[in-house]
Amino acid sequence: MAVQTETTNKFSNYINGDWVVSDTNEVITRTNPANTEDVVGQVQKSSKEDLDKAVAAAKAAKKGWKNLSGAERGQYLYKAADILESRLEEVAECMTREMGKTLPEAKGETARGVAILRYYAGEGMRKVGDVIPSSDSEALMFTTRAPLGVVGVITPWNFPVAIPIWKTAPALVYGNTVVLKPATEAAVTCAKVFECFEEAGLPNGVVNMVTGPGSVIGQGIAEHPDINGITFTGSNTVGKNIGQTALKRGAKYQLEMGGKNPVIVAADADLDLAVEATISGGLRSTGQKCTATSRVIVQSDVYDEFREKLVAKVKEIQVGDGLQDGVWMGPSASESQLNTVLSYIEKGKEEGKLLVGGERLTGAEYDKGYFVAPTVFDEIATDATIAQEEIFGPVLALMKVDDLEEAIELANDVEYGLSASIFTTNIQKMLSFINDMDAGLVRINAESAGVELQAPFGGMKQSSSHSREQGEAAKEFFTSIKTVFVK
Ligand SMILES: NC(=O)C1=CN([C@@H]2O[C@H](COP(=O)(O)OP(=O)(O)OC[C@H]3O[C@@H](n4cnc5c(N)ncnc54)[C@H](O)[C@@H]3O)[C@@H](O)[C@H]2O)C=CC1
Ligand SMILES: O=C(O)CCC(=O)C(=O)O
Repeated sequence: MAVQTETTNKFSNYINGDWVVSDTNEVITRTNPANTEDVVGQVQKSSKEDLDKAVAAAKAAKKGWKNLSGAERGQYLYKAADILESRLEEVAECMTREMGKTLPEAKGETARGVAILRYYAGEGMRKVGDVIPSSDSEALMFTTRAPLGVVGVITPWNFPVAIPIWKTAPALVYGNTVVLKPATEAAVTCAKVFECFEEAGLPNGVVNMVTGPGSVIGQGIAEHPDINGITFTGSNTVGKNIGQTALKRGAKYQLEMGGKNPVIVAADADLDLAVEATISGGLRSTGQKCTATSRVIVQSDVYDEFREKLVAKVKEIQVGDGLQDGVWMGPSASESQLNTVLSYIEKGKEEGKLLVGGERLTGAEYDKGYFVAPTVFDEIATDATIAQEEIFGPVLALMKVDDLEEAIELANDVEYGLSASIFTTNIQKMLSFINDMDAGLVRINAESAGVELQAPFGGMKQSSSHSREQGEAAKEFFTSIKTVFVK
């Protein structure tokens, strides 16, 4: 295993089975968003030439990897899962230090990474096609699946282990080779995941990781003629640009982007449950999930009571360094993310009434980090900026409605359609919500976040490229169907 990480905390690119420094000889220093004096590590500030080497390695490894059986490919994923599991504490702690989510959340996410690896390892032994009756009685017709070839994976910083794995594991098990570019804000943690792939003994070139600026390495992946498919999670602006670039050169692409997810609280809801789920869905991970709740649409009959309960609970939230016991919410992941959140909070103060929070936290515990108070706004109209744009921070906007019809209308009144939840005990309301809500993930009496690895995940409207990832749905992106006719 690479000793580089333990001794120097300097992480190289992983190319063709080797840890190699960039031709640029430049590194990016990663610091802890809870305490910027804590250096987490350094990663390579790579160039297009580094990317070219990784793509060449992935291309050369393509044939040998594809020719293994699915079960053989799956064995490597089982090994990687066992190795990651044995390093769970260390990887989780690194994640907390690198992007701020609390240690229990980081451990949960790392365990989820292990489970995803095992799920896709098993996928290597499942069916890949169907027999379809031919109109010719002497012929056999069936479908099988072919890998795309080299897949470019571009990942964000909010799930540093789970997202790289939920894209890489299916890519590999269905026979593709991979070049991954992690978000710089999560690159040290991602390098540790790649150490697990290395130790699992994947053949050289099958998985590669190149760190560096999105405008160079990410854009380079989108443009590269030898990359056959691109899977991306991140912002809408970058995602759409990747989609257009890929389309121009005929590459397959898959984009998972923003959300502006509502929770509806009906008059008959269990209010304590709804409060708990609104807080968990909206504020865990400091609101930095594409599935985070950000609009809270409450029926007028229970509006005051719900608001009172919500504000009381939000005031109890303990914010701090996610490594410390008892801390429930960590910092924003980066200075730029903090500034974005603070600017939306200022906007919210113009657009509605601030109920709680609304500021950057200061004081000995907070001054070296990017801490913002969990924030709730009241009296927010549906056309307000903070009701329309993705904030990616711990900010909730309350909106009052008279009935369910109006609630669903408001819930749908955004350009996104990723996830949505409702709290109600009335079956008819549940069914209306399921039918009428334009979202890829609809959840009843459960928070808007929380994706299960074995189920399809993706959004409607502007939230995705209308594809789905995870579960069996991943097969649709990472393979092409081949129809075979034999006579
Ligand atoms: N859907 C989600 O889960 C995520 C949504 N976001 C949203 O995006 C906002 C900004 O966050 P960022 O980190 O700046 O997201 P981003 O979209 O810039 O970054 C996501 C990934 O794309 C890469 N990238 C950046 N520029 C690129 C380019 N020109 N070509 C190809 N790849 C490129 C980044 O290096 C990173 O690996 C957040 O405030 C949030 O609203 C961010 C991260 C995840
Ligand atoms: O809610 C989750 O567990 C997943 C969220 C997600 O995919 C994201 O924020 O990018």
